[in-house]
Amino acid sequence: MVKKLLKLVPYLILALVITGFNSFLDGLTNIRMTRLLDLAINGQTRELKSQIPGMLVIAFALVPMGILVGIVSNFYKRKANSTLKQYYLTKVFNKNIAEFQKENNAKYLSAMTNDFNTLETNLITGIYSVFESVMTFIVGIWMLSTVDTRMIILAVILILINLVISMIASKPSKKAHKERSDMFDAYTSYIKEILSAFHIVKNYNLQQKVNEDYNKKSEEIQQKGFIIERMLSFVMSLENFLMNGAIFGMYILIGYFSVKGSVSVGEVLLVINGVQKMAWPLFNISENLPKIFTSGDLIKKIEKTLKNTDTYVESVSLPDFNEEIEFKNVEFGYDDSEEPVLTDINFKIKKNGKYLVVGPSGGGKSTLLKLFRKYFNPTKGMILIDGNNLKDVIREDYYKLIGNIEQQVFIFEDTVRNNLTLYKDYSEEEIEAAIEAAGLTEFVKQLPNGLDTVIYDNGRNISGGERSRIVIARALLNKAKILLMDEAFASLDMERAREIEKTILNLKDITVINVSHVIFKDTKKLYDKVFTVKKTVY
Ligand SMILES: Nc1ncnc2c1ncn2[C@@H]1O[C@H](COP(=O)(O)OP(=O)(O)OP(=O)(O)O)[C@@H](O)[C@H]1O
Repeated sequence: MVKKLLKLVPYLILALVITGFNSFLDGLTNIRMTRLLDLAINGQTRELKSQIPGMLVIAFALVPMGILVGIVSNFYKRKANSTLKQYYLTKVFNKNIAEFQKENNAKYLSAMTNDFNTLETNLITGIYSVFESVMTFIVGIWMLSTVDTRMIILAVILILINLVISMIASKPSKKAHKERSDMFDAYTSYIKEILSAFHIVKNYNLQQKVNEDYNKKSEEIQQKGFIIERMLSFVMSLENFLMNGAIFGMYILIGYFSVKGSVSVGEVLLVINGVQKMAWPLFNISENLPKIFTSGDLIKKIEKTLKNTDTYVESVSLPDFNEEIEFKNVEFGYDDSEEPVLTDINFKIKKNGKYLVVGPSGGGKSTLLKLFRKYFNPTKGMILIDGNNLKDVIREDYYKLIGNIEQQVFIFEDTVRNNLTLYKDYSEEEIEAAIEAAGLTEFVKQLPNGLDTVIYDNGRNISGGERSRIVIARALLNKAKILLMDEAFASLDMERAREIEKTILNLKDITVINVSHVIFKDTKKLYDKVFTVKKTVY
């Protein structure tokens, strides 16, 4: 992430160069204006008249410059935000399926919303704001130095006070920010849970309980936010006090010079203006520096969620499936289960064979499919595909060969066509054939715009059976070599399930492994073998 941030430096520099030039023009206008004032007080009218056009040119130039500053600074912020978000999403999809499934994905949601919002305000905008303030501060010093160079010493003292306080403030607020981010993870996860259990909450009248839990969690976060704000306001007040003292000192000094007659009225005004120009950036810097310092920890936390703990290097490429898959003395247990879920598994499946997998609930059928899908590797033994250890086979190669029809159906908010093709190119004939095989012909016919009808919100406007058939057609169209089905017919009526099963079993160039509770006598005999899974496979 830090590398990505470094790539944004040119955009930041561009924004700062323009911002800096704008600050310079602003300072110049101030200096010139006070000179004009002195000329007016001293009655030097001719000189005054000759200076006014130049002054107006600079003052007018400030208008387009101000607009330009807005454009380039926003361009930098937009670029930075989108670069970081894109990087994050790419990294999330580089995670192993097994590891992703093990985790609560609310933490990714929380990172993409809460943590990125914090980074946007604290780091991306914070860095720009600090540099912008530094430049305005320098312009302030410049304005003061045109009056008396001794003023610079006071300015340096102001900077030092500011930096020290920022450093001290960043430590406790770092810890509080990290705690608040962790709380946001839990909070997002909770919200996701209660929203997905919406109908259960309504049916069982659990609103009261949900309200109480929600209030508790939300109060905890508010409290942490309050602690952070309290900490910062304490630091700000202290800083305010010290800074006001230093500014007051500067005013006394310039007042003294004025009484002595060594500075003019215009110069007194210039110093007051300059001091004000210096004061705002200093407050801004001290507000933003601790936030920038705390962002490092947040980045580390975000990066940690993106790391795959399994760093096993897959080295075997597998362009095709030619012969067989063999389970050899395979044993598998989930991380947190003491006993293996599957043990002593030895069987083979042949290319283009059709296999039905049955067994009692909890016997391990879905787990067996997860091993086929390479979501997990066996704890012991090995799975060989055409003689290669599946563990060594490059995941992307293998995934090109398999098609999945799972219980959980995902439909994109897009047209039926795109949901079938998944944005790949197929001929109309191929699409028609898949639609026919999946029993979708009638469904597509009655759609208002045929294949170009949009399906909304994970298939809200179509039935469960239609969603399943779309996924079946998707897998057929993808021309997978090995089709892995997990209760694919559960949401279909018997007649349609039987029809689609027959169609799939009659396909010649595909190996089918079908885990199903729905077993029809007539289709059962179309399988080459029926495996029963009950801790082992027989
Ligand atoms: N992610 C997991 N972590 C830990 N244990 C799991 C996990 N998934 C499944 N199990 C356990 O593994 C065993 C086998 O589960 P699996 O889902 O493979 O069975 P199944 O035969 O597909 O069951 P069903 O027919 O009810 O879907 C069960 O005891 C289950 O509790």
